[in-house]
Amino acid sequence: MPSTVTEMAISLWKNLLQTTKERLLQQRRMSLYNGAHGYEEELIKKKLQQFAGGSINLSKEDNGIGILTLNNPKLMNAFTGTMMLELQERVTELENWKDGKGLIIYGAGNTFCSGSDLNAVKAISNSQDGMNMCMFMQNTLTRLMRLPLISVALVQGKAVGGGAELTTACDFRLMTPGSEIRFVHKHMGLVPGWGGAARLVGIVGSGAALRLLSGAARLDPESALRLGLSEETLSSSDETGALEEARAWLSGYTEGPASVIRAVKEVVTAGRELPVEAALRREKDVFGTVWGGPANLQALVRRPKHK
Ligand SMILES: CCCC(=O)SCCNC(=O)CCNC(=O)[C@H](O)C(C)(C)COP(=O)(O)OP(=O)(O)OC[C@H]1O[C@@H](n2cnc3c(N)ncnc32)[C@H](O)[C@@H]1OP(=O)(O)O
Repeated sequence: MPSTVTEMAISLWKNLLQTTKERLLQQRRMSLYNGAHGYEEELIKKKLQQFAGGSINLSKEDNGIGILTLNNPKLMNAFTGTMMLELQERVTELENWKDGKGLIIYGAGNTFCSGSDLNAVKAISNSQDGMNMCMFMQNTLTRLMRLPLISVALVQGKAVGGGAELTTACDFRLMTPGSEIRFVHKHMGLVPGWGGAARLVGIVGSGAALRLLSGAARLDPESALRLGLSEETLSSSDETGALEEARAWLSGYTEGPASVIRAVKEVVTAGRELPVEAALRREKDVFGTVWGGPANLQALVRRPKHK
């Protein structure tokens, strides 16, 4: 029956096109910049491709927690060009992971991340490349922040420059003893460009953000805790122990059905990012996805008491 086979192939092809179109539309919606802002994505991707090294690895665990590893330990996990490209790919993968509930980001070799690879930075130190790299990273980190996953930056060793900025794209930060977060940009003649300043103000307030950026202050776990930048100081310093503690901490918030946990993150994102009326409308829409849903109906049958 060739015509049936042909029809099936056409229908599959149409579905694939539709899915790809929807995914691209979703990515555009979640991103900040496009061509209208002078952003030249293909150009910067070609440039970044030239600065290779390291990798960004993702493993998705059965408990709904993803583990994203920054892996370039010989440069203190500095972001090479290809790592920036891989980060974008991993974020796309996470956007498509419908069973996901949480995410832990950490660095290989007991240190978090030392920002941009300074070799790449030197080579793209002209204005056009700088602006495009800035918009590329802001797009990626904004999509990361908007994932319907509760995210944690597990800071071991040092989170410096762009590494410090990356921690602010997570919902929470956990620090290990002896670790530090430091916005060193001023000493590089820069300000944050990956969205770190705007997010830092949202986390610690404008006064503290101004002090941290203008003083390029070294934040140890105790100071970060006091400022509300870190949630908790873990007891382990080694990778395995710290990851285990971070998993346990996060699972306190990701316990339960994915549909509900993801909905929680979505209403909070709306509350943080949207004007109040738009946030309320978004909350209403998200509420509609859980009201009368399986978790809600099961709870009604169980009639739990919340004592
Ligand atoms: C919009 C975002 C822009 C930015 O990210 S601006 C900020 C860029 N980052 C930096 O300036 C950090 C520079 N690095 C440092 O200050 C120190 O290396 C750091 C991170 C405090 C670690 O210090 P230590 O623990 O003493 O380790 P170390 O200095 O011996 O480093 C080990 C090897 O890693 C290298 N490295 C560290 N950070 C790097 C980077 N960002 N780009 C390129 N290479 C980097 C470092 O040069 C050293 O290599 P080598 O052993 O000298 O060959």
